[in-house]
Amino acid sequence: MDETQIQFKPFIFPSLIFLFSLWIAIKILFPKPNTNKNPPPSPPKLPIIGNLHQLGSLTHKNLGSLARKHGPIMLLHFGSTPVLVASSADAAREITKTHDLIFASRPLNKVSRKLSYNGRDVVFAPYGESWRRAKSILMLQLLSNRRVQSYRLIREEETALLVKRILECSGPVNLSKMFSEFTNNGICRSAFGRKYSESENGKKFLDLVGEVSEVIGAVRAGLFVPWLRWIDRVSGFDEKVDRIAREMDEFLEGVMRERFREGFMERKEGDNFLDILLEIYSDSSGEVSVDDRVSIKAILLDVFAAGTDTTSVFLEWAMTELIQNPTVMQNLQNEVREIAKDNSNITEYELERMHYLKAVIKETFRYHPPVPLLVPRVASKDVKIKGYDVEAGTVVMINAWAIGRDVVSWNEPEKFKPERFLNSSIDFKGLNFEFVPFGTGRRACPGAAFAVATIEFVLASLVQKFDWKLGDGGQGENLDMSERPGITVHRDIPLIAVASLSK
Ligand code: HEM
Repeated sequence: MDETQIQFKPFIFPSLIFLFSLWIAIKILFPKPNTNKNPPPSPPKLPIIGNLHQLGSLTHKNLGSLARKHGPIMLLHFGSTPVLVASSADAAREITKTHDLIFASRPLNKVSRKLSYNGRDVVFAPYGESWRRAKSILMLQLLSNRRVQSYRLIREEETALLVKRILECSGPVNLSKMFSEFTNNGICRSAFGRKYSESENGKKFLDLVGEVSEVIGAVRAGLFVPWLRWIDRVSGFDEKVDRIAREMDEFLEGVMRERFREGFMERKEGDNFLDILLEIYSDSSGEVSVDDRVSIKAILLDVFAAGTDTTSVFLEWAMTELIQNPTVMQNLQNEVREIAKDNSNITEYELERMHYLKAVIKETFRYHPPVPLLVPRVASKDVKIKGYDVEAGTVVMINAWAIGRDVVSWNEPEKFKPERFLNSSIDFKGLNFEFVPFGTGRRACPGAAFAVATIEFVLASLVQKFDWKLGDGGQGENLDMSERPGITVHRDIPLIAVASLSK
């Protein structure tokens, strides 16, 4: 997801001065009784904007620095919204295990509301019956282990196409761009049974998916300071969100109508998300009610918004680390080439035996969690966390990036060392709270197995077939490692590398 911006324009400052004076007057005239007996430690905040000025653009890093000063449980204020930030394995355990039910809902704002069909999806749905049904469809029907296996052909064909495109490049390869197209095409085929990237309409859809991520990730002053909401109207932001929601809906409706015309009941392919969903929601005559069509569209939108960027960001960082650490690359190539030889289609059985590959993947997830602050949750009632009082309505952020680099849990956390995961049972399945790239508890990611199956296959293929070096002839250790702000954290500049066929 792209730019995270707080859009302060010059003409806001007179209003801020007025609001500041008003705030002081209210504080003096109506002092609020301190009902919070033992609030978590808080960094000092400013009137009106609270701690917003301390977030910077790379929020996970700045929150990590604040946590080193104020502790693994901190209470911040984003404007008027209280936000609890958890930065240790212990704190994450208490929130997502001990009190999982209290933190089972997400905060909905006007953007997530519009782009989730008013919380009818899974990612933003409030905890309740509708979320439970949609999530169990995702877990049991669309993304179960059996289903993930059945998408193997798509993984193989799309990886073969990626390899072919790399072979066709005589010079440097823009891996960031290729990974983005690769994951979009893979998800498109799993979701709709076909690729839309070739048609005009399909290209527009892929742009829309990018725009969804961008507007959901945009941290704006109006999001947290109710008085500044007018900025979103004046700047055209609200209009942009309305357009994205409308165009996305038109595209998904169009795909569904196409499937009805083709007679989805008669088709026996049935292994794509849309056909499975139509089968679940249709009545005996093959009709799907307007209400159920909304549920289908909301789930499909989630799959694209949550599944594409996350996977391509991961691949970008994994290849970055491999190119930057030649010894790790060499170890991985030795393992893959020894097990798979020059077999052009690496088998599941071979992947199972590639322990160093699995360690490289885990280490990349620890070092570069694609969604460093997970997806926020909200406290549904007052609760004590590590002895501190947390009030109902407090938003909760779990800093997976800081947890993955916490010296309490990790030895030499600032080093990229896949070996730490060899002979270790630590996994990202939600039981090890020091390692939570997919979240934990009932709101954890249902797409982990789907994503990891793709990642293992494509990474193994890329290091089996090619030797890699930097595009500009530079050394790996000089590689620019800057991050681009957003809810998923990309490299700031694309990864450009040169591939040569392995001997
Ligand atoms: C490398 C790839 C991925 C990463 C790192 C990732 C990460 C995450 C994270 C951190 C969350 C929030 C968890 C929490 O709040 O505790 C999440 C939720 C979610 N993810 Fe993923 N994800 C990935 C791939 C996918 C894929 C491929 C899909 C679907 C095809 C998917 C669908 C979802 C959904 C639907 C949710 C919301 C779950 C809920 O709120 O109950 N994700 N993901």
